[in-house]
Amino acid sequence: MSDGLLQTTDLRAGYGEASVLSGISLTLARGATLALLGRNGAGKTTLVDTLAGLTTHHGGTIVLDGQDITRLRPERRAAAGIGWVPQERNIFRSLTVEENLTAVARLGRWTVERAYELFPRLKERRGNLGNQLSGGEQQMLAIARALVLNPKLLLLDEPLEGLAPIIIDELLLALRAIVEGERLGMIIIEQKARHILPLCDAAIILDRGMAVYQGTAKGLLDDETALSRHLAVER
Ligand SMILES: Nc1ncnc2c1ncn2[C@@H]1O[C@H](COP(=O)(O)OP(=O)(O)OP(=O)(O)O)[C@@H](O)[C@H]1O
Repeated sequence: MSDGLLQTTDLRAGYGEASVLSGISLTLARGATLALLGRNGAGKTTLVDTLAGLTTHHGGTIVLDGQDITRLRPERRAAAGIGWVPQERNIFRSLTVEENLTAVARLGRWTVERAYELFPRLKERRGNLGNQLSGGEQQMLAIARALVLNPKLLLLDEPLEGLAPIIIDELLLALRAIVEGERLGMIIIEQKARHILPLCDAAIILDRGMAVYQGTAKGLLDDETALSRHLAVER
């Protein structure tokens, strides 16, 4: 087996009969991070949700770590190693931080203690309920929950959205630590390309459900033309 962690081939998907993704082929190496970029409505969330098994499959394949997961239901994909942090941060608001983590933790490298090392704020708030946390803390908890499930591939849908700049810096540092320390794969949806590209190895830009740019993150960061042609004002 090569070092490939994720491979999609001509992946087509949508909602019922409505087609959104029209043929996405991408490869993500083990330990690599992919920035998933594109304007509003380009299909970014649909792609990540399709990897998590939440859309209607229209064609093509998804292979994770050598296993064809195309036809698996979402819970089976989670068991196969897909970790998913949706935009709405799915934490249990009526449970404490600690309960949120222990309720889902699975044996592996990422323990609750290790998640606390990554996010010391969560340790300080371990007895607080989910609904008593700030937006940034909720995002940290959502990421920590996904990590203690010990996924092979972590999918993050706009993790920085709506957060104060100081929290964004804290989260970016934590994400960088995950990327550098683990052989985990990560796909991060982000509107602000310049925030996320320095963290990433590869980048893909979607437009109307198609990949209009695929290459290295560094290459895109240096490519003013591609950035301004395909992405919205804030970069
Ligand atoms: N539940 C749904 N049912 C039908 N169509 C949907 C649904 N969710 C999204 N779409 C459509 O799919 C297309 C892609 O949307 P998607 O949310 O994937 O884009 P996006 O790139 O994530 O945008 P944003 O940055 O605004 O979140 C849009 O045309 C959208 O209207």
